[in-house]
Amino acid sequence: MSLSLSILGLTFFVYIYRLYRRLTRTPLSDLPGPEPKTFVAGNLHQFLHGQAGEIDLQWQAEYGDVVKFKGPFGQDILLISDPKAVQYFYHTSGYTFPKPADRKEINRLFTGPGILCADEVDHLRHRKIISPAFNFGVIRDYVPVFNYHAAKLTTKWKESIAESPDGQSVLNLCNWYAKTTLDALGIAVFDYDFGSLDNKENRLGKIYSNLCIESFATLSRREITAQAVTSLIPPRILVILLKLIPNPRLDKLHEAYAVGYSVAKEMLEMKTKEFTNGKGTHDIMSLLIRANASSDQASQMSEEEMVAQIITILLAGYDTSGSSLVWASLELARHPEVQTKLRREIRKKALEIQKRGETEFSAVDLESMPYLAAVLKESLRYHAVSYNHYRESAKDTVLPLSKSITTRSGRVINEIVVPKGTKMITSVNGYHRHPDVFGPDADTFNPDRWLNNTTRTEKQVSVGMYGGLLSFAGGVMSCVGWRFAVLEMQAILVELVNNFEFTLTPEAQMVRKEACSLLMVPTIEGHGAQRMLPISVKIAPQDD
Ligand code: HEM
Repeated sequence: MSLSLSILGLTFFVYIYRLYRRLTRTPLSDLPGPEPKTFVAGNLHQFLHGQAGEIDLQWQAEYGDVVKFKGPFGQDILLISDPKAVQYFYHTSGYTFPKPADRKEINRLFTGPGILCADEVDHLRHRKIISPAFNFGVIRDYVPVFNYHAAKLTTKWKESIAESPDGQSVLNLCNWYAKTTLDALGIAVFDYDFGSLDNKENRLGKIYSNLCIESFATLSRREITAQAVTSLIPPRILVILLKLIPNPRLDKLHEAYAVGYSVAKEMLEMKTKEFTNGKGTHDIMSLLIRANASSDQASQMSEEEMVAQIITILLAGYDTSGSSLVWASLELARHPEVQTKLRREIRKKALEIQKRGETEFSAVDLESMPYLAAVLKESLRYHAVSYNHYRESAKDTVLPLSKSITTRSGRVINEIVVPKGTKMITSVNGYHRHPDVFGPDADTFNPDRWLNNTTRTEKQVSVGMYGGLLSFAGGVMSCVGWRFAVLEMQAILVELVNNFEFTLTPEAQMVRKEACSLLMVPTIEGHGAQRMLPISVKIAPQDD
């Protein structure tokens, strides 16, 4: 009896399994990739656990440059690092690959109806008004603002070093850079002093400082499964549920939105009043208000959209630059010879500036320093803080490939037919560490690759705006503020490397690349979910 029951049970199990395989078969089923771990969450536990971009490289080595893995309930997801596919994805395709609806709803939760959750028509309208305010011609005038805040940071660090008995200070760079980039953004974009370097009580800085860790980092298995289940819910219902479900991570997002909203509304009212009184100042927000007022009525952004853009710029514009500077400083501490070479270039340029009777680096000076550009590009390549970009195909399309793929059934293919609605993720790490693009040493930090170009092969394709990198994404939804970020990071690096020497601390050797959904932030092994990178800082030698 028990034997026949076991056989019956086994037959039933095999039948259900076969049915599941048949039901979940799609045109993409033949592509190489890992076997799903569970039906509900597919491979999501593997994909979302671990450090940012870690699994990408593992799967890339095992399955190739296009990996098919399973999302919730048998859904196919493509993880892409093939150079030609990546180029098609961002550039040739225009709006063929918009952001998935569920991600837009999450974005809407903490920005409101801004550019990060706009559909094609609205997105075009938003960009038309926002983009001109971020042109190089506009941004270069903000270099004095970046210089000013970098110098203020220098003063703070010198005070801290002066107080220490051994002439060096261990500083958590995450806090310092976040304060500096928030203050610089406040002045350049809104003519508003957050005063965080002066430790002014600052609601926004306080709530945003650990937001991505508290809302998105170290997801438990249960949370990942819950995320998989919610992906079945239609976005319109999801947005209501996300507001109602009691959950500490969501509560944090709602709280951040409430604070961001009140700060942004206050700023918009202040700036609009200045504009209507004919007192518009020379900040990016004033340019935006002017551009909005002078565009035809149908293309104008509503007040709610303007508030949402302010929140977006606040969120997208300081933490990204601050975190990128943290990773760049870590590499400088790991490579003293790079620091010395960079310091020499900075001091040579400073002498040139002095000879022409000036004291400050201008945008042209910053842009004419090849080693500075090389260090920054290499750091953005090696540590892309925005490590995965989520998209979905809006129609059936064909993805071209640089290298052919052998499918599970042994077919050799040079392109992939992608059905409408397929979820796709670009692996920024997979692309940035690709030997066909960056040479056989793509896995090492080597700024010199940008100077001599010898390590890059002829197969290299350019995708992003800065160094062909994906750090700022590419195409129609690329980063609006990339020039702002590049000039700001250059100005801060010049000031700091000229004045200070960075060295590793024992904790910095235990750094983790914490995956926080939108952003990769440093934490230290064994110190919990705290954003930190302690680096030892002392006055730089004068004779370098
Ligand atoms: C190192 C610093 C920065 C990095 C790495 C970065 C990266 C990115 C990336 C990857 C995207 C596209 C996200 C996606 O498609 O899913 C993006 C979008 C955006 N970024 Fe940045 N960003 C940085 C700095 C800035 C700054 C300084 C600003 C403004 C002051 C800014 C404003 C924006 C805006 C408004 C968007 C939305 C663009 C759109 O949807 O059309 N970013 N950024």
